[in-house]
Amino acid sequence: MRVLITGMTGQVGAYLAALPPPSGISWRPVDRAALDLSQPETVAASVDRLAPDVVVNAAAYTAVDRAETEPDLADLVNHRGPAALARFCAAASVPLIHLSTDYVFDGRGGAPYGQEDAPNPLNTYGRTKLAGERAVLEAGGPALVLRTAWLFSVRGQTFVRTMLRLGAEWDILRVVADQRGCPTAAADVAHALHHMLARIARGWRTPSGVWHLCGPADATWHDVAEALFDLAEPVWGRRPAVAAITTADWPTPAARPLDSRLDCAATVRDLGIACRPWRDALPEVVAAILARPPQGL
Ligand SMILES: NC(=O)C1=CN([C@@H]2O[C@H](COP(=O)(O)OP(=O)(O)OC[C@H]3O[C@@H](n4cnc5c(N)ncnc54)[C@H](OP(=O)(O)O)[C@@H]3O)[C@@H](O)[C@H]2O)C=CC1
Ligand SMILES: Cc1cn([C@H]2C[C@H](O)[C@@H](COP(=O)(O)OP(=O)(O)O[C@H]3O[C@@H](C)C(=O)[C@@H](O)[C@H]3O)O2)c(=O)[nH]c1=O
Ligand SMILES: [Mg+2]
Repeated sequence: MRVLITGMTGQVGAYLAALPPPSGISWRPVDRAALDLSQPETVAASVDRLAPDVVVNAAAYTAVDRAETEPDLADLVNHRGPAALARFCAAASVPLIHLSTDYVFDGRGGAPYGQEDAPNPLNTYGRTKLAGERAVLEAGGPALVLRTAWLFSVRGQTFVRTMLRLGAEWDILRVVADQRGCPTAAADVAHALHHMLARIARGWRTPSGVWHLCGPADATWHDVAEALFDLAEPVWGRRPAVAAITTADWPTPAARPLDSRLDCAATVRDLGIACRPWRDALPEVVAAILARPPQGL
């Protein structure tokens, strides 16, 4: 069984492609040169050439603030391209696992979001990801949308890496303490995908629909920064202070949900996959990042 993995240079895609494939499976990781989601009209021919039995779409336009000034490109990569991919997969009865985000919600629900709760994205990234989810499901094939959140790993332009870069330089950082979400190790998402793919290879029929998969513990960005510097202190021999600020104190081009916690109970129950609490997963990632030379950050 050939598994096409898009986004092979991204956090989730790279981690998945680096895992030994389950028995009976071979990986076909592709970069944007082999399959460019920003050119939807080329997608079917590109995928056809790769002849996959299953597709994992881990590629996306993930620059949340930049998306506000590049909405068309974000829409192509997160919506139109995945729509073309899903149409191809539906026509060929190829199962598609498509990743999405907590940023499809407005964060005003006051409780962790279930997969049936109504989305209402606040920014362009979230809107394009929601349009992508809907297009993937509307294509009508066997398709599973997996929403995750606040991913961190040794790769990527993520909050964790940004903080470690800034913390190495500054003695005090100001970080928002009123945005709450569920930080998630990209490695855990990759392991969950691996588990599902192994089941698909054994004949499991993927349950189509939307599922939530993130770490079970929530945090604010301020909590994450404090935890990062606790871990970095023994390596650096110093510890930057983290001032708690509000979202209003840190204006950004894209609005972000204040409380985008996801409820993963149905996913654990029905799919048998889960992620670790972020505090359990963070130390190995911080150690790996700090072991690299500074320019690697
Ligand atoms: N990062 C996060 O915190 C979160 C991410 N998600 C979702 O999880 C999924 C994986 O995210 P993550 O691993 O962080 O992604 P990354 O941002 O780490 O990587 C994105 C990947 O998409 C590729 N890509 C970008 N544009 C195109 C294109 N036009 N055609 C083909 N490939 C393209 C990139 O390639 P290149 O290297 O060439 O740019 C890269 O491989 C995405 O669906 C994302 O929306 C959900 C919640 C949180
Ligand atoms: C650098 C910095 C950021 N911030 C704030 C800005 C913002 O409100 C918050 C988070 O910043 P980031 O831009 O790093 O995180 P952001 O790009 O919003 O992360 C999101 O990425 C996408 C792809 C997702 O799908 C989401 O689940 C989520 O992980 O932290 C500070 O308060 N202080 C700082 O020094
Ligand atoms: Mg970002």
